[in-house]
Amino acid sequence: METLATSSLPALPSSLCKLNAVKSHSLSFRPTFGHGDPNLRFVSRRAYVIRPKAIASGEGGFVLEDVPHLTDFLPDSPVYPNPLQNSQAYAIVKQTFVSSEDVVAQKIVVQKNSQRGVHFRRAGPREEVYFMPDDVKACIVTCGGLCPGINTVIREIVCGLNVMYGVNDILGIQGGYRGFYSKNTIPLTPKVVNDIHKRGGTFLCTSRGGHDTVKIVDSIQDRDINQVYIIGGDGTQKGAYAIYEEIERRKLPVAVAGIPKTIDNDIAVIDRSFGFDTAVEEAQRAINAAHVEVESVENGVGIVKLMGRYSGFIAMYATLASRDVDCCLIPESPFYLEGEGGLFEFVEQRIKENGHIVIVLAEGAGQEYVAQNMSNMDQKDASGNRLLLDVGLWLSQKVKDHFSKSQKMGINLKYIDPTYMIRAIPSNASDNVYCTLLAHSAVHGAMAGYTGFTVGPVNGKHAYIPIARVTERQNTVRVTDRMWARLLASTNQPSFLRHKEVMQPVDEEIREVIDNARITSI
Ligand SMILES: Nc1ncnc2c1ncn2[C@@H]1O[C@H](COP(=O)(O)OP(=O)(O)O)[C@@H](O)[C@H]1O
Ligand SMILES: O=P(O)(O)OC[C@H]1O[C@](O)(COP(=O)(O)O)[C@@H](O)[C@@H]1O
Ligand SMILES: [Mg+2]
Repeated sequence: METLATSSLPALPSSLCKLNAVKSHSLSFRPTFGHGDPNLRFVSRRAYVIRPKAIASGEGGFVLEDVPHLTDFLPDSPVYPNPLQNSQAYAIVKQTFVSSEDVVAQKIVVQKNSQRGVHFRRAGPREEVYFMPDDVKACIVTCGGLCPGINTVIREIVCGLNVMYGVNDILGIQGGYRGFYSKNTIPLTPKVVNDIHKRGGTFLCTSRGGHDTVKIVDSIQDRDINQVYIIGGDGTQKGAYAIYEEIERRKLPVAVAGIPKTIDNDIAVIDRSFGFDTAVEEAQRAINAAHVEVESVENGVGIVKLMGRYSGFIAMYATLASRDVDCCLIPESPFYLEGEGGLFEFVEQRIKENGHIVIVLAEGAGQEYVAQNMSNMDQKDASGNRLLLDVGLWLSQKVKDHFSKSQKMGINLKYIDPTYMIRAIPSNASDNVYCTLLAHSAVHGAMAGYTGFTVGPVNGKHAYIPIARVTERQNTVRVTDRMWARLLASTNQPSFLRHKEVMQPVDEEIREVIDNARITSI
């Protein structure tokens, strides 16, 4: 196969922005730090946890937050025509390849005079690739907690590489990051992975901790791996960035692609994480069970605990979907138990009105309260994540104690903890389709020579996002947004904002709202 002459690549339309091609592979927006087109201006972002990537701005406040490319540190990398142009499946597509000028806007609600704001490269197949299919040796690893759909992503990376690009050499790294240096690999073929999307969990197994950048990159180098697909949450993506940096330092022709995974939906920038839809659907079964139980007894109190370490998305969406929930408690919205406007008062009132109450609780809610009664607040898991105290058991006990002490009414309390059941199931149809798109986007990106990137939908369009952007903060429910207001309107629960006992909330913004609420109530 012949290499493409870079001069044959299309010119940048000046209408879009004034950034010119400055690299040998001619990607039109690609900037070089410190030199290049005088119209190029670099914007330094506020403190990243990890090194900031290329950011370039153009006309009308246009900002491109670009992802690294192999040619950034290997400028003479050979380039080849994309084999997809001969693919039967893609033959019918009007525009098989994504143009290097295609970008995805982060902000889509705009006003007439709005600045254009931040954009990311649109994901998808490129006209040129930086790997010959026969030369590709890919590997896949899964890290962190489980989530419905991991197996679908694994399957679709393998099938995408094989069917679309003719790649045959794909390895599965077993047991998370530590598997790079402590376990044997397993060869992955379309046949091996054919049925795995029907199973929950991860076919490759997973782990927390064990990220040793040097050992991992040594293993990548020793095995001649040149494409690394890393499926995992925020911790995993930080690890992926460290691997990319070490690879760049050693100047290895290796592309690193991150596929964001978390059941908590706490990954920033992307619309939602895969498996979340499935989790919300499965949570309905637990909520239904709680509702059936409490409806069938006198003064029934149902408490359902759902996952959500720092963000209450599963609890919020499961509550909104169900309509059987009377109260939803999440880490982002502080609550209190005793006194006027407190949870106990609300429980009593709902039981009097309806004969029962169902409370949905995210595992990270009210941790400060639980900590007052328990001593192991500072324990961490192998990845350094704080181990949570069981707020479900704590709340159940508190509610029981309150009603037995006050002797106002006898209650029948049922506590349901379906947390692991919800994340251990296979993904539903919509998540399966989503996982397929993520996997294919990752494959196209790596084949096109992009590296150190995460894939994901931004306003419905899949994009290549700098890893730093998805790890700089966690996505949390904004109690100042309309979605939380919709939930409050649906459950008619107290907002718990006007009380001196509310403990320090996680978010500064929420603190402000509470302070304002107190001032206006005085
Ligand atoms: N800051 C970090 N730098 C490098 N690796 C990390 C970092 N944080 C977590 N990891 C690694 O990423 C993997 C998964 O992290 P974890 O927090 O358990 O799950 P998740 O990726 O789902 O958030 C673990 O192997 C952990 O060692
Ligand atoms: O018991 P484990 O496997 O450590 O997982 C518990 C945690 O994993 C999660 O499901 C999500 O974790 P990650 O996204 O970090 O993988 C949390 O909701 C939960 O607190
Ligand atoms: Mg995490």
